[in-house]
Amino acid sequence: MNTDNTNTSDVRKDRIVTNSLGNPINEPFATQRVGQHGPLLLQDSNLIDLLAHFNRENIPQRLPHAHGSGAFGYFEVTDDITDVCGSAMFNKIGKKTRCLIRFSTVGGDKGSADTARDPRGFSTKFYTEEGNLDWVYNNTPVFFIRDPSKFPHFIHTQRRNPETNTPDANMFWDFLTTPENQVAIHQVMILFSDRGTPASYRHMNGYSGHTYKWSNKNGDWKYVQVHIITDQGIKNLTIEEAIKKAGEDADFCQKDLFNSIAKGKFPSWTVYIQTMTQDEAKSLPFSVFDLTKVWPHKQFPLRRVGRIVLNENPKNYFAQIEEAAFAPSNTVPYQEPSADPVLQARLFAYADAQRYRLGPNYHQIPVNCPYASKMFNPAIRDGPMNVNGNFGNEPNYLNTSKDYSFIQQQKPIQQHQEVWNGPAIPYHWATSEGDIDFVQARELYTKVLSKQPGAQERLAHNIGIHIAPAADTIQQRVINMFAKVDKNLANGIRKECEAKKRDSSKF
Ligand code: HEM
Repeated sequence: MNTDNTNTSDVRKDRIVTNSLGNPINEPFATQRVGQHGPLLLQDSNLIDLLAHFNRENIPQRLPHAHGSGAFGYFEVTDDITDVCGSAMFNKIGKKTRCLIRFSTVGGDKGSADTARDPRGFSTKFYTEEGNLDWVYNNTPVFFIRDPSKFPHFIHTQRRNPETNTPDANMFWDFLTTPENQVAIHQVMILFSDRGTPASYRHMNGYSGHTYKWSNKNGDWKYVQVHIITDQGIKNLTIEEAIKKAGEDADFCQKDLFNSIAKGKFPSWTVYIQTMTQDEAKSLPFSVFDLTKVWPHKQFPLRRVGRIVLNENPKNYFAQIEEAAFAPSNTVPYQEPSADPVLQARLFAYADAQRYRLGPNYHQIPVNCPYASKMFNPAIRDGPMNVNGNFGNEPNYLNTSKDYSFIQQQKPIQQHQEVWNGPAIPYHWATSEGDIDFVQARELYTKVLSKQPGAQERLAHNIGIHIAPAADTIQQRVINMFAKVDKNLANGIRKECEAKKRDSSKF
């Protein structure tokens, strides 16, 4: 396995052009025919090779997060956190681990515009000596849902209307304003603020959003959230700038990332963690597993861990970015998922999507290979596109007579776990008692956006424009929902919506 994640083992160095089986082609632009102008011959296998492969160039796009860009780099430890996490990647200050980051938008198709209003995906694959670790994060610290059963429904509301085949403001806002879906309010506020249209991938942060469980080598564990803060500073576009860029230069962020790395202007991020004990979690006003909430920084301060630098562009987008497979289930010793139900569902969803999108041996695609750790499990074998030698003549089952090692049996991890009990019931985690789901959204409006000149007005403007094409009844539901955050915001949205409708009626 090459450490640059490209497989060039079967590529000729003499540049003699061949068909896909290595037979030289002397006349690539000639076809075999009867006479000069007669019909083609089926025996022209080079032509068939070319046309047939062309028909199979497309693979299923990711659903969601189809559109994205990526680059390679490294993670470097700057601070000792071995009291929190025993993973080998953190075991020495100055230690570097090679990584790959893919940034993405969520709702759009593969060719859609980089500057669309959307959360941005922020996925990092670390090639560690303990195996590949993926942090599959977004650029927002919270999410729209906290029950995974809502996910496909919510994503569908941003795709095309089945009848009109166009995006539909009614679908989007109908879902979000349904009382039990208003847990999304905090994320919706962020999405429609300036942060919904980042100026580039370099100028935004990444957040785990979810609570994870990290443990040290003594087996003591803490709840952890990860923050990846841009060293370039946050920079966003206004709605007008984002729309203009989408029309003029739809791949603006792809170019920005590629060109800045090509010029040696390597973007970097500082990695921090927040930690929380089980006892502290019990006294929170919300569940530690609620993905719609942030942990207050005063109570849970950021602690620096290291930095990520992106210093290498992919040489081949398809092989290294499109075929990359990130999954929250790809983890290493001492970093565990928590019981957050959205995270638990994600542990299933990604590898399942990749078995469909790339095939069951997707882990053999060079960019996904755990080259820093290597794989050994001869029971995971065969299957379509098995290309790594399939463990040769190793028995196809594990048995006690063979000399295998099981590291985690020698060093058990996390002895003192949470204890769960209760009946197995369908639990409907839709609404909370009282106002708790609106508290952080209100604080964002009154304490954070109020300090950024014009930010409150732009929030109302962005929402007002977005709801203008929706039905009057849906617009009213949106205004009523935002009135629960702040009355001024609701009034601002109403005015902006009316202005947009007056404007649109001129066409
Ligand atoms: C139940 C909830 C969710 C489900 C079922 C889900 C499912 C998926 C699936 C199937 C993909 C495509 C994977 C592929 O084809 O390789 C994907 C991509 C992605 N998801 Fe989620 N997702 C959920 C929630 C989230 C959340 C909460 C976050 C962030 C905190 C997130 C971040 C991402 C990112 C960044 C990608 C793109 C990965 C890449 O760059 O290849 N997702 N999701």
